[in-house]
Amino acid sequence: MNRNYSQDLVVRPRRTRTDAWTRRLVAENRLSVDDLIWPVFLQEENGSSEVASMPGVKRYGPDCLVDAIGEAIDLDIPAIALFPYNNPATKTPDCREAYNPDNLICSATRAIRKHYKDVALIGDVALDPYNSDGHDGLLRNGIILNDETVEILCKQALAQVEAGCDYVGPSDMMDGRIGAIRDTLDEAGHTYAKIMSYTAKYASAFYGPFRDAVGAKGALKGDKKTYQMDPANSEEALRLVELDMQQGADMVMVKPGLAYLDIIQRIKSTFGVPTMAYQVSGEYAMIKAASANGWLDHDAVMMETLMAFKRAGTDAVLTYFALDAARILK
Ligand SMILES: NCc1[nH]cc(CCC(=O)O)c1CC(=O)O
Repeated sequence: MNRNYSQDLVVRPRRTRTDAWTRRLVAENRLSVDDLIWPVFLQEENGSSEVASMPGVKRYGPDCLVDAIGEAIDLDIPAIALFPYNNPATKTPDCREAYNPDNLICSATRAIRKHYKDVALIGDVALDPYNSDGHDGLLRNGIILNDETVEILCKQALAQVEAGCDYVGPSDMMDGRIGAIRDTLDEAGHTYAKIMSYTAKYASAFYGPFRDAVGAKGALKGDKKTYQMDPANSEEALRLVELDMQQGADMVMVKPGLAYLDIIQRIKSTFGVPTMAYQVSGEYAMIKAASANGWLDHDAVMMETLMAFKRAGTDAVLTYFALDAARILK
């Protein structure tokens, strides 16, 4: 049969794109405020301070934290991840501030809990903001000590949960920490405290602005390649998901986000487990810088990237854009 396809098109894919209502009917993915986790930086001093490399992101002191959280709750954001900017004087090689029950995360958690019950609080579990050498684990003679670090992470996680965190988010990439933290929490009776594991966290150059935000940049000697993943690998990410799930992780995280959408998709299609993505500081900074120059449309690019996470199979996105996106979605 001879058909002239240009004049006799039966199937016209553009028919379902002709108008906004049809596009709405056939949209395969939807983004909602339920998909957003807002990362919040804490500081000891009252007031707030700007993070130069992350325009629009602030560190909040005790006197303005509760109001900032209130804003997120008014926008119906379901979860907040807490990260501390610690004064250099509190940083030591043994990282003892990490499990001080009055450290920034624990006191912020208690303060927020006094005012708000219905928002998930996620404590960040890793040693870098407390470590005088800026690493996520204890360092001895240039070596990161895995098992000794895990012992401290357990104490840190327990302190956060006892202060009122609903979730702990181990972002340190030590081996075996998920099982050890699960045991510690269970033994203390916190059977329902959840673990959002940073399972596939890559040794990425996209974290630069975050290290400014938590004041870890100056301190860090060397790189994190002996514990964070090699960007060349994806099979390894699947093995790590399997291990973390066996050890009791409730959800897994891929980090950074946009450059690792293939990892998200593989994890989701292989395991079907709750899969989170972290749109990290460098991803945020790139969009901010380009739109400040008038080179990109800020809101359009922001929403397009968030939709890309959904399309790849993400259940929720930890993003510095959470409030901006929630305002648009409302
Ligand atoms: N525990 C470290 C940690 N937790 C979150 C981020 C990065 C987040 C971001 O870039 O937004 C990092 C950076 C690092 O590994 O150095």
